[in-house]
Amino acid sequence: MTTMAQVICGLARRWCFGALGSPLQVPCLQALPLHLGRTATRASQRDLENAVHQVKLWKKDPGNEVKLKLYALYKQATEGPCNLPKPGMMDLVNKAKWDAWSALGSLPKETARENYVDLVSSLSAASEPPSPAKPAADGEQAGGDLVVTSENHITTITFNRPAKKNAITTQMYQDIMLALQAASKDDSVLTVLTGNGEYYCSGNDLTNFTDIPPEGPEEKARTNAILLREFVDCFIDFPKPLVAVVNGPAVGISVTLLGLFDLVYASDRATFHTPFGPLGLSPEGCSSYTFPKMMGPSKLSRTKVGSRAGEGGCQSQATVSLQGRGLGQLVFLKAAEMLIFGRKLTAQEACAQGLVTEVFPDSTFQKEVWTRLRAYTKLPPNAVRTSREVMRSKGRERLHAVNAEECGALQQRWLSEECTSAVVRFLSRRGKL
Ligand SMILES: CCCCCCCCCC/C=C/CC(=O)SCCNC(=O)CCNC(=O)[C@H](O)C(C)(C)COP(=O)(O)OP(=O)(O)OC[C@H]1O[C@@H](n2cnc3c(N)ncnc32)[C@H](O)[C@@H]1OP(=O)(O)O
Repeated sequence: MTTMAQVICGLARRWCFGALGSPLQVPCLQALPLHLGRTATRASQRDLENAVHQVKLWKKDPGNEVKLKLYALYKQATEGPCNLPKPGMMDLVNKAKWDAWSALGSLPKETARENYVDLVSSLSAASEPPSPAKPAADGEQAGGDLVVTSENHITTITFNRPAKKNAITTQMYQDIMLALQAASKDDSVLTVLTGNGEYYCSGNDLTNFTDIPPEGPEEKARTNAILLREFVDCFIDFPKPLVAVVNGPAVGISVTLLGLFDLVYASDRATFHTPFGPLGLSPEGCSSYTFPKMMGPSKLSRTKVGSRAGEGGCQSQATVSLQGRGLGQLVFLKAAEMLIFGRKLTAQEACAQGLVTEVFPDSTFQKEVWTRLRAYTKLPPNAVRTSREVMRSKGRERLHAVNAEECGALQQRWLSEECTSAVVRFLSRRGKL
């Protein structure tokens, strides 16, 4: 059993527990005190079935190590030693299962059955009795992971997974697209994206990468690239002003998309981080085009930022002239530092770089921003829409082309060892796996 296997099972936490006890379940690990040397004749097939049933009644997730162990013992008890071909390196979950089962070697079926029954029995004794009335404690908030409201001509889409720093699940991507579709047709003047809690959004939920379908990782990468392209297209084509109310730190795709927004108001607590390098990824959300465009080529200036959050603004001072670098092409140092090297910007820095419209002190952020937005909804809606359209229409085709190119590059990145290892690293932190 490898560390990788442990890690991977952790990635697939929910899936693992849901499948416990069945032949499709999650695998095993070594560290548990199993009686591998004992002659096993005492547990019958019926005992095994009872134990499987018992596992299904557990309310508390026993952890990946146990789940892996149970899976492997069950397979060994019912099918004997593993003789399936080893799954590919990218097929994270199935590889973990295979590793766990294979690790049992030629352990006799009867011994595996005995060990399974013993293990379930010892864990059941230690666990609480099942209580059907008890709600699942998974840290999710009431109201759904995405909350959409419409009031005073403002449609607000709120990331609502504060326990997970508002990371975006696959379902949330779909729901955001639906919400944008609805908002494009409702009577709202402005559409706002914001986050509930401490974070604006921590970007793509990294567990989105872990459930590999039977068709394999290539197929998953292909369909994800199509879906991501559609998702970003919804922002490119959205017909009304888009506003980001960035209440706290923003990461990944929640940052890159800002280049497609019309107003970005940030709390002075917000930060802007695109850790694509460390994650083995490349930019999305058209940021490879919008960021250099908004931050400008370095031969014009490099900026140093003063702090004026208290005055409700930001300033930029050109301090280092990079003219005369003689490189024969424009060099976008600021955008590169963010998108390639993953430099995190403060709200003030992001404002100086043109990514943020205005920074507000956190203490008055909500009040000031919503007052401002309500005032904007009083403007003649058709004029607002027309102005926006004439500003946007010229670049739209280009944005679609950029989006397609970025998704193509990402399709390859998702399959890379660099990306896989980075995701595994993240999900194995703090002994979670
Ligand atoms: C239409 C369908 C389309 C499908 C397309 C799918 C593919 C689309 C890909 C689009 C590409 C996007 C690129 C990106 O967004 S890259 C950025 C990805 N995000 C990150 O790398 C951030 C990861 N998180 C962190 O670094 C840290 O969690 C944090 C945000 C700095 C916060 O650190 P802190 O120490 O304060 O808090 P914790 O780490 O303890 O976090 C609390 C819990 O939240 C979980 N969490 C946080 N962020 C994520 C995340 N992005 N994905 C999954 N889970 C996340 C964290 O694990 C903790 O959970 P726990 O309480 O269960 O331990």
